[in-house]
Amino acid sequence: MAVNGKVALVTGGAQGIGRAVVRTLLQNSAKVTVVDMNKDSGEGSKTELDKEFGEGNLAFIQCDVRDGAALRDAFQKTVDKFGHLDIVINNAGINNEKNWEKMIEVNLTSVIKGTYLALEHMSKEHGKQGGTIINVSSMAAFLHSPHQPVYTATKHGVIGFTRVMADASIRGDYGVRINALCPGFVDTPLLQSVELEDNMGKFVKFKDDFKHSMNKFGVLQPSFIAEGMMRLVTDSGLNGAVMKITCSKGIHFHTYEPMSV
Ligand SMILES: NC(=O)C1=CN([C@@H]2O[C@H](COP(=O)(O)OP(=O)(O)OC[C@H]3O[C@@H](n4cnc5c(N)ncnc54)[C@H](O)[C@@H]3O)[C@@H](O)[C@H]2O)C=CC1
Ligand SMILES: CCCCCC(=O)/C=C/[C@H]1C=CC(=O)[C@@H]1CCCCCCC(=O)O
Repeated sequence: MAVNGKVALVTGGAQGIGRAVVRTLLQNSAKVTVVDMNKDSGEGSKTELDKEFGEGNLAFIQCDVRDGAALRDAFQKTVDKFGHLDIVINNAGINNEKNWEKMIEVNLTSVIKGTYLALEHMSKEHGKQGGTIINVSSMAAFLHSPHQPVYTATKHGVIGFTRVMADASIRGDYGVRINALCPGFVDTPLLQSVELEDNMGKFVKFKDDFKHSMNKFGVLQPSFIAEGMMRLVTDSGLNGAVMKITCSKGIHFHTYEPMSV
């Protein structure tokens, strides 16, 4: 898929990995809606990016992705403003082992909601033109740590859901490619949360283990993750792929044993 002229919606796009991929999409002449609960970051980011890429290419909609009606409205507003929808990146996520019910709602339930809303606006089963969806998981789904039980569960869930939906898209001829992206440690505010009791609860006592892992595995930059995202957007041969991005191996893919029939 060529990106120029396409319309993208990115959840959690006001900072961190999401902001990096929003910038890369704009660099490639896409129109973008940023859906984020943080009004200050979202408006600040829009001001900066409008200066760099011109007005009219970026919309910011303040929305908590856990609010299904508000998320549905954000999708509709995007189509109303830009005419159609081609790319959806379900990126919003948190690290909160203390309020783990909230974390499941953001990291998994909202990814499911965002995927289903994306299909409503892109799938040929709804008479639309097709498109691509990227759901953000994590290397925590492969190299888990004892301090993130529910974060790890949500990220495993994203992979499982994404791979099944990719198969459903083929069987149902949706015309939509659906892939998962699993970064290792990335230098964003979320990564700082591993040192906070408010986020880690009783697991905060293991925070030195995290620092050891970061030193051992390295910390990536959001711009490199955006590079991986763009490959998932543009490579029309990728559906049901699980992209992994690490310091040691760069951008690569997880391979699964073929299912025995
Ligand atoms: N930073 C890292 O080391 C890694 C991050 N990831 C994943 O990448 C994704 C992005 O994470 P980062 O950019 O690091 O985080 P971040 O904290 O820098 O940015 C997350 C963005 O999502 C927004 N957000 C959070 N909850 C929301 C909600 N309920 N509704 C709407 N917006 C919401 C925040 O306001 C923020 O702008 C997450 O899914 C995270 O789990 C995966 C692997 C590693
Ligand atoms: C929310 C705080 C952490 C979020 C970032 C994340 O998802 C981290 C995952 C790591 C947790 C424990 C780990 O060891 C996970 C993998 C870290 C990268 C693994 C790279 C392996 C390699 O380079 O081969």
